[in-house]
Amino acid sequence: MKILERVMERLNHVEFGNGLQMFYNLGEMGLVLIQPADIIILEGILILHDSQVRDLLNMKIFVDEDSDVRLTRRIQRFVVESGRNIENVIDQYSKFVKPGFEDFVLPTKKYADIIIPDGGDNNVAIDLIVQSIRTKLGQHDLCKIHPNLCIMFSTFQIKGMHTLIRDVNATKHDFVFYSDRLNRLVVEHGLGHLPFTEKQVITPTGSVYSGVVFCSRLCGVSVIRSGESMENALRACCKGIKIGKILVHGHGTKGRQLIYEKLPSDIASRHVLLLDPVLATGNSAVKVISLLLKKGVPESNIIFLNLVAAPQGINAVCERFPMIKLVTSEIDASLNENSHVIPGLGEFADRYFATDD
Ligand SMILES: O=P(O)(O)OC[C@H]1O[C@H](OP(=O)(O)OP(=O)(O)O)[C@H](O)[C@@H]1O
Repeated sequence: MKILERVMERLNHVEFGNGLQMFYNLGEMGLVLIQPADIIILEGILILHDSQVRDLLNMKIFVDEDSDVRLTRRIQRFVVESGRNIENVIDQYSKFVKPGFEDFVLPTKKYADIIIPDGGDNNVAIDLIVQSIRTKLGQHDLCKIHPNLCIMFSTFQIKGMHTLIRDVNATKHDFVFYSDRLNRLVVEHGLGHLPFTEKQVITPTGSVYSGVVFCSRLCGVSVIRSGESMENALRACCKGIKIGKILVHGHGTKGRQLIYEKLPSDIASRHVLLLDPVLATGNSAVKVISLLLKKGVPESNIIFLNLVAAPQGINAVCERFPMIKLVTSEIDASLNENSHVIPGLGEFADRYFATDD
């Protein structure tokens, strides 16, 4: 199990695009070369036993099989194919294999995301798993490891708007206009992650329409200053929404410090749409989300809305807060030596509020 943990840890810290090759001494199997791969399948009867290994798995599957089938398979393997004595095989099964299964393997079933009855013959379950893996493979690399990260589907309109706001020669008017358009799309997308309840209404034709009702206990929180640029988009989508504000500031050894906060007094009972168009190192976001949690907001009630995110910030936020939802419009390549997003769009607030002259 220790070897497995070490393999998993190293695989988990592979830098994107670099891949990883390593040799491990796995007992009788000798040295095994593990090549970089999008999907790594770990298989074994005790694979879900250790919590540290479980935490590293993106999908946990328990393949269930009837106890009669398990016994029949042993008889087939050891008696029919290997010519061992049947009494001996049944004795070993009832004294060691069955109790071992019940004591150590069966209790790990509760950790599985998916339980497949009927083992390898269950084609419906296998198709669903294959479909889910195909979907993951089509996603951005970061989405494969952070289920709480959501990237807006890109269109040429969205790409065009990003091109305009990222252009150093964009006019102030264009920067504000296209940032507003993108903000509105991100807000609409983020609202789609809120819970809803079903509702039927009667249409003017006298027919029944089966629909949903929006979640109403909402509020926004903008991170001063850039986040304030997203407030209009939020107000345009959510009539009369309360919007709190948080200011964090500072760099260096002390990191980001909380300077100011004004939040709705009942924020703990609301879903929070956190507004900040730029996610760089993630230091500000971590500080702000920690404050919201301290105020009693459940992590799963926070949706972080963002225009441009660096992988470093995404990793910092998604790993620390696996229950929040991070919705972004584009993921950029990296950070430069000044911790600015690259290619990025410069100082967002200065460009949006025209304070960069
Ligand atoms: O992920 P981080 O490394 O913490 O950086 C991201 C923060 O930086 C930007 O704000 P900035 O501090 O420039 O303030 P401003 O909005 O007033 O310009 C941005 O709006 C985030 O709040």
